[in-house]
This record gives sequence, structure tokens and C-alpha cells, in this order.
Amino acid sequence: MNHTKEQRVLQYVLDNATRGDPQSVVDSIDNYCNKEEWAMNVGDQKGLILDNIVNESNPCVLLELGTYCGYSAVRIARLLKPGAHLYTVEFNPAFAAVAKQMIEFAGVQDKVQILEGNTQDIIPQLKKKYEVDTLDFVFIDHWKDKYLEDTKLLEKCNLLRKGTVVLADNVIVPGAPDFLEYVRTCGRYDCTNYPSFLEYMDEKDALEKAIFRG
Ligand SMILES: O=C(NC/C=C/[C@H]1O[C@@H](n2cnc3cncnc32)[C@H](O)[C@@H]1O)c1cc([N+](=O)[O-])cc(O)c1O
Ligand SMILES: [Mg+2]
Repeated sequence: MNHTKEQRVLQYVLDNATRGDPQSVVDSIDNYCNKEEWAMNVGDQKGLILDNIVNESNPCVLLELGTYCGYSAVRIARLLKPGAHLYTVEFNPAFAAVAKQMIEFAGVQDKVQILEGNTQDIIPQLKKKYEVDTLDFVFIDHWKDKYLEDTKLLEKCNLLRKGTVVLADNVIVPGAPDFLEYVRTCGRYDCTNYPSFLEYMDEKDALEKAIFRG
């Protein structure tokens, strides 16, 4: 039975999207969350900004913090060139299970790897255990009070290089003020704000792009 919202979102995708078609998966989730139940996916309006920034960055090795149902993982993976790879970190087993099925249904499982666990534990393992050298692109969309500590951890683990794009969701709602203050004032990032709207709502929100200066 689909007892959780996340299971209901997945079921709607399985019933309405086309297997192997990531765009139809993205569209189905947006339809469901617009019509039936709100869910904390980056959504279609901020999603278009995310698409543009991924496309202009042309990334090979990507990291996402907070997979949730896999909406942004599918959205990003559908744009990746052959050989590019997205690692997405999720510590809630129930959400990871939904995301795994979402990613497989979309047919992007060869481009996406869900790393189950806490970002604090997984980020320090990326180099040795997952053979990551440096990251080209990071999408941050997990608990808002973790954005800053995890950005500093990425720096500490030497996972950022000159030009790495760090893109953060929700810098207005729910907001990540300490993260925003840090990336805009520490001198190590070139920041751009992308005003938009909270997913499936009329409320203002924004993405912040912080390019690491190396
Ligand atoms: O709260 C929001 N997002 C939190 C997302 C959290 C996701 O990241 C995982 N996680 C958390 N710390 C983790 C550490 N390690 C691994 N996974 C982790 C959680 O298990 C969840 O799957 C949010 C809220 C609103 N809103 O309007 O209220 C809108 C949004 O777009 C949002 O993204
Ligand atoms: Mg978000």
C-alpha cells in the first residue's frame, strides 16, 4: 500500500509516466505535486534554472546533497553527456528506496548512483571509496541548516576546484542565511542569485550559484 506521500508520488509516476523517458517522469511528478500533494522537489520553475546552469557547466562529475524522491537527480541526469556521473546522497532509507525506483523507471540508473548515508560521513569518502578527484557540480538541497557545514566539508576534503559550480536550492524559503552569508563574503566564491518561486506555490524563492575560485 502507498502509505507515505513519497510512495504515492512514485506510484503516480509508475502509472502515468513512460518507462525510460526521464522528461515524462519529471513532468508526472510536477503534475502530481501541483494537483494532489505538495512535495519538496525543486519543481518546474526553479528546475528550468537548474537545467540551464547544468547545461552551461557541461559537468562530468556531479554531487547532490539530499536525494528525496529523486526528482532533481532524474532532472539533472537527463541532461548529462555520455560518461558523466551524478552521486546523490540520502540518509532516509524510505526516501532512498523511492528514489532508486524513480531513477530506474526513468532509465537514468547508469548515470546516477545513490549513496545511502549522512553527507557528513559520505563526503569524506568520495575520494578514496568512490574514486572522485574533484567535483564539477554540486546541487545542495538537503536540510537547510546543513548547507554551510557541508560546503565547508567539501572545501576541507579538497573536492572543489577552480570553477566548480555549487548550486543551492531554497536560499529564500526556507532559507539558508548562514550559507548565503558565507559564500557571498568569504572571498572564495563568485556568487549569482537566481530569483524564482517556491515549487508549486506563488511564494518567492531563489537559487544561489557559488562558483569556487580555487
Ligand atoms: O526542507 C527542505 N528540504 C530538505 C530536504 C531534505 C532531504 O535530504 C535528506 N537529508 C537531509 N540531511 C541529510 C544528510 N545526509 C543525507 N541526506 C540528508 C532528507 O532525508 C530529505 O530527503 C525543503 C523545504 C521546502 N519548504 O518549502 O518547506 C522547500 C524545499 O525546496 C526544500 O528542499
Ligand atoms: Mg529544495
